[in-house]
Amino acid sequence: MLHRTNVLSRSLTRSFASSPGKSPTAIVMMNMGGPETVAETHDFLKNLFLDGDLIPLPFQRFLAPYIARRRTPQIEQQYTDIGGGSPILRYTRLQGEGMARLLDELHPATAPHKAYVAFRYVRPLTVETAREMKADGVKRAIAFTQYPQYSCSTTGSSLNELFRRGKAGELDLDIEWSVIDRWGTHPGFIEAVAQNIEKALAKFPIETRHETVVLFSAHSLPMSVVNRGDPYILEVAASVSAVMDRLKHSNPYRLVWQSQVGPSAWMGMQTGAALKGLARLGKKQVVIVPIAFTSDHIETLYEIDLEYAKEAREHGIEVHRAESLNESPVFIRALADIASQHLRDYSSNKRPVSVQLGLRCPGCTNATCGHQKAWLAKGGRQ
Ligand SMILES: C=CC1=C(C)c2cc3[nH]c(cc4nc(cc5[nH]c(cc1n2)c(C)c5CCC(=O)O)C(CCC(=O)O)=C4C)c(C)c3C=C
Ligand SMILES: [Fe+2]
Ligand SMILES: [Fe+2]
Repeated sequence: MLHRTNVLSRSLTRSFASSPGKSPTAIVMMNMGGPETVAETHDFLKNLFLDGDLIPLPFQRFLAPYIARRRTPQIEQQYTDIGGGSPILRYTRLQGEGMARLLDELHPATAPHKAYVAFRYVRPLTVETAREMKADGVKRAIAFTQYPQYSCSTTGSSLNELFRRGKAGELDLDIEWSVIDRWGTHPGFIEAVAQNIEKALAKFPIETRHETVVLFSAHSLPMSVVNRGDPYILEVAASVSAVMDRLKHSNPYRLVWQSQVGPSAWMGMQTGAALKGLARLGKKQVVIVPIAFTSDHIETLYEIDLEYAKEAREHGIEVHRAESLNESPVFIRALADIASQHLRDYSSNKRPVSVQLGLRCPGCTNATCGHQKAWLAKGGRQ
């Protein structure tokens, strides 16, 4: 894997060097990030609980460090159990570099392209990425969310952070920004997920394969977020529907929700309870499919692989998980295709944001969301 990453990095450097003097078109891969090492878990959690766009807390500056400290040992143990940290930075770099290399071929007019990573809760943070872009002389940038489906608590939080950094004068004023804010039904993404499901289904005997339940599992949302009109639930359901169309509805399926945190009400049915329910109904074979995140993380490697799968086996169910997209070449090509389509559209209509991004959640009371949308609609200019 290291070898493949190096090959991609070398070819990226080559294409960058072959256009001396031309500043790169930046493709900024936005995501939450995760602790690369167990020791970074506390800082990750502290930044996460400090994010008022994700978890609005009373006295946030004081309460967030307290909650983070209390939660750290449990989450550290989970990162230890999955091999000592989150692989998200490694996969995001690999995906970004592969995407940029393909983009140079698909859209030569804006070459060279360079992928940057901007994480919300761990390094490289948005402000560090902005410095790197400045040093490279970037004049044109795409904020490319790596969450396929839009939620104000994920992509919205990353865009609010970009806006705050812009307003604080920490982004280069000369940069012309545009946004790819969601792509949960892009055919390349759907194809990549479908292929991984087919590989997991193939692990079951051919005679009973068609009885296997395909259980899509996505990170849940607090009902307070759902009820203010957040589009995530609908968009995840649209991804599931598109994947099942691509699979020609070969198997029965359900969409369920995982990783609730804290005592408030969250979107259900919960993945763990669904597996128990399927066992009760006499189901013997399940494929679990992570559908709302593009690389492995504690929810796949710990919650699904170590907790849910073990429990399901105890209930007499054989479970296989569809692989996360990680290094999938089909997925990397999809990222390049989404970005090149965006560049083509932008060169003809100069519209920096999608029509859908312009609409705030009907119940949104976070003023930053409104300012962010107005700022992005002007390409990140004053
Ligand atoms: C599309 C994915 C995600 C949505 C939507 C989402 C919403 C959301 N999350 C929290 C609270 C926490 N999430 C935590 C970890 C975490 N969240 C996601 C993805 C989504 N979150 C991932 C991939 C991860 C794990 C990162 C990794 O490296 O594995 C955590 C920290 C872990 C823990 O303490 O359990 C919290 C807390 C809220 C409140 C929320 C919606 C408002
Ligand atoms: Fe989360
Ligand atoms: Fe909002």
